[in-house]
This record gives sequence, structure tokens and C-alpha cells, in this order.
Amino acid sequence: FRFRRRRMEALAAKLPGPTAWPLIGSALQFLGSSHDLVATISRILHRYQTPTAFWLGPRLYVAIARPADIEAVLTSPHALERDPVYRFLEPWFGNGIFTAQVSTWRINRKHILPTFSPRILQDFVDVFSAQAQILVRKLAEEVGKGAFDVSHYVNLCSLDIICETAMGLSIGAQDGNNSDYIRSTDRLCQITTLRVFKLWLHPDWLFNLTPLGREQARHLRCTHNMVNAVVRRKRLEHGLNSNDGSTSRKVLIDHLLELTGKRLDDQQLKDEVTTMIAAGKDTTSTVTSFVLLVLAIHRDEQEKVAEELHTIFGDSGRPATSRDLHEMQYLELCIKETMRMFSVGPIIARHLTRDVPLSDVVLPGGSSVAICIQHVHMDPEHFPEPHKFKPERFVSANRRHPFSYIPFSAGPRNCIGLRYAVLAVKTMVSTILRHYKITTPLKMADIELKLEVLLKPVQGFPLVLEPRTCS
Ligand code: HEM
Repeated sequence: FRFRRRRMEALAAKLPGPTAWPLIGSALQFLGSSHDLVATISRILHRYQTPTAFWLGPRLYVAIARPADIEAVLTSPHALERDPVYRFLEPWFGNGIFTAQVSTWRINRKHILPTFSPRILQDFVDVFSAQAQILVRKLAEEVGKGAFDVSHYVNLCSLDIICETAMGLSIGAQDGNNSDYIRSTDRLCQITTLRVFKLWLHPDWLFNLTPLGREQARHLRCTHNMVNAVVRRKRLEHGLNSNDGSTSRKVLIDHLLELTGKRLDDQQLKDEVTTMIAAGKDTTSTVTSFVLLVLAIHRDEQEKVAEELHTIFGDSGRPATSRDLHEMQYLELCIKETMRMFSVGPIIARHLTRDVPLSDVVLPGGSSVAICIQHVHMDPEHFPEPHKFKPERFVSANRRHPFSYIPFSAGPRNCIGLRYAVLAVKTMVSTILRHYKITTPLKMADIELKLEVLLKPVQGFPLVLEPRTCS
């Protein structure tokens, strides 16, 4: 321990970074609201060149934002372990692949990966489209009423989509059903974020005694009960019908049962399904809301998307198919560019189990690395005029470093739901834009960001809707 600690101290002395005080390190810098936090991180990264070192209590963090450094870390076999800060997700995600130790993760990721194959995802597009059409009908209530926060509607739609495709369960969130489950998933996100940034809530024994700890336990019971019931039912169905001649649409849990057989017990199965819902719902809905907001600000680009959609669908109101989604090339550029400017997972962190060499320093085993995704996406060296929304920058296969654009992370522990997410975002955005013209009172310069596990605008996602056929 002392040897490791001495090496970390030697490295920290070599690298630029904020002042570290005994015991607390630089923790005082990160106090304040979720809004202050984004400003603080951005100030530190601009002030010191990366790699930058800072201490949070006894832990050394090295923040990196050069693509070559990011590649070295994300492809290293010694940087697969998540940073200890992710442990606050464990009561919710259990031992699912997001939070699992590397030994479990390695086996389960291999088994789960085929359930996200293009062929399987293609079958989900019907669900995405049907739910997006409900979303459009719900949004009609807002026409002519001025600005409203679209993320409320998109959130419910995303939850319906993920529950139906993960568990085969129509929870009817958009129709006002299952409000307990919806409240519980929302509160679990908020409580986890609060815990990460409030140091006194870190010890489990203390947290469990607080009203927040008791509230978390209640919401965990609610969400886990729902998934438990589905796992029990599905296991029974698959037991009765092991060669599965069933004609109904297979969902993620069916594919998991088929592909893994008995290798995943009920508890693991429950953890994996919970992980998919929790990791997929908020990310997908936040990206969708960001794309809508950015297109509401950039009217010319919005019209180009609308023209593309008109070319694909004409005046038909038919639901989108996977072939249609594939043809939405300009919308895809807009989604990529939005995810560059607003990376909903702006920083991810890994724990190093052994030394990882970068070009000029060696990161010592035992330290943590903060990979600053949002910062590299806004670096003018890789993205000239980074504050300008320019979807065309993604048109050509240019010579940009592959690790300079990583909204879904990269390497062996990247986002397993990447393709699923892009299809779901495309379906929701395109279905809305086929029916409505969208504007917003916000300008790009007005958008201030806060960090609540995910990156979100302080102002929410205010949109004004006008029926597209009226123009
Ligand atoms: C646009 C939406 C999404 C974005 C931007 C996104 C982004 C990310 C990022 C950055 C990571 C790496 C996290 C880290 O290393 O700390 C990640 C991991 C992960 N994501 Fe996503 N994600 C999205 C949607 C989804 C969906 C829809 C699902 C599942 C249905 C999903 C499931 C996962 C899982 C299970 C992991 C952990 C993978 C592993 O450790 O092997 N994500 N995602």
C-alpha cells in the first residue's frame, strides 16, 4: 500500500492540478450544486493541461482528455474495473454488467452481447414506432399553449419502450399507468446522484439510517418486485416451452433466457434486466430531448430533416420501419452532432488494477482515471468551431482520431445498447418532426448545463409546438 501510495504521490507532484489538502484532497472544489460542478470541472480542465491530477480524499484521480491517452486507457486490460464511485448504483443494478466485478462482467457481457444484434433489434422497431405514435398524440395537448418541457413526455415514452422491449411488459406510462414504478425509477436516479456528491452520505451504515436511505429502500422494493414477477413468469414460460415455438414477439429477457440457458440464475437475470432498464431509459430520453431542443434552435437543419422525412414517408402517417430509420441519414448526422456537443455521460471513471502507460507518464495501479468525454468533444483541435452545430462535420470519413468522439465510450466496456439507443432516438425524433414544427425560446448560448449522473440543461427542454401540416 505504501509503495503504491508513494508512486501516486510522485505522479501527482509531476502533473498539474488543483491544490490538495491533507485528508480531503481537492474535495472542497467540488462542493456546490450540480450546476456548479459542471462549471468547476470545465474550469479545472481549461486551467490545467490534461493529464491533470487531483485527490478526492485518499484517492488519486487523473483526468485525461487527449484521444491517444483515452485510447490507451479504454483499451487497456488493466482499466476494465469501474471506479468505486459506481458502487452507489449497486443496490439498484445489483450484479448486472454495468456494476459487476470484471470477472463476472467478462462472462456475462459475452453472453448478453448477441441479444443486441441488428437482427434482434430490428424486431423492436415496431414497439419504438407504436410508442412514438402515442407520444405524438400526447404532445397534441401542448399545441397552442406556449413553451413546455418536452422531456416529461419523452421520458414516459422511453420508459414504455424499454419496459416493453426488455420485459415484454406494457406498463402504459404514457397513459398515466404504473405511476408508482415511474416515480420509483425517477427517485432512484435522483437519490443516487445526491449520494455521489454528498460525502457524508457515502458510508452505507449512515446513509441507511437517513430518511433518504429509507426512501431508497422503498423504491428499490417497488422496482425489484416488478422485475422479479416478470423473471418468474418468463422462466416458467421457457420451462414449459423449451424449444420455444411461441409466435409472440421475443423481448430481451427471452433472448437472454435462450442464449444463456441455465447459466444465469434468477437473481442474475433480474439484475441484467434491471440494468438494461436503468442504463437505457434516462440516457435515451435525455439524448432525444437534446436533439429536439437543438433542432428547435437550428430551424434550417430542422427543415432539412423534415424534407428528408417527407422524401421517405410522403404524406403517409404510417409507422417507421427499420428500413426507414436506416434512410434517415441527415437526421443521424444531427443526432451525432448533438451527442458531440452534449454528451449525456460527460465523464466516466475507471479504476486501474495495474500501471497503464500514456505517452509521457505512467498512471500507477491503484489510481483512478476520469475520462473527460465532453471535454474532448469540444476540443477545437479535433472539432473546429466546437460551439457551432455543424452536422456535416460527420459526413466524410475524415482522419479524426477514433477516440476523439466517444459518446458511447469505447473499447471492450463500451455501451452495449448503442445501436438500440440510436434506433429509439431516431424513431422518437422523426415521428415528432413528421407531425410538428418545433421552436424554443432558448438560444444555444442560453443553455447552462448541470450534472445529475447525466448531463442536462438547467433550463430543461422548453419547446413550442405547431402542427406541421399548417405551414
Ligand atoms: C443515447 C443513449 C445512451 C448513451 C449516450 C449511453 C452511453 C453509455 C456510456 C458512456 C457507457 C459507458 C459508461 C461507463 O463506462 O461509465 C455506457 C455503458 C452501458 N450502457 Fe449505455 N448509453 C445509452 C443507451 C443505452 C441503452 C439503450 C442501453 C440498454 C438497453 C444501455 C446499456 C448500457 C450498459 C449495460 C452499459 C455497461 C456496459 C459494460 O459495462 O459492459 N445504454 N452507455
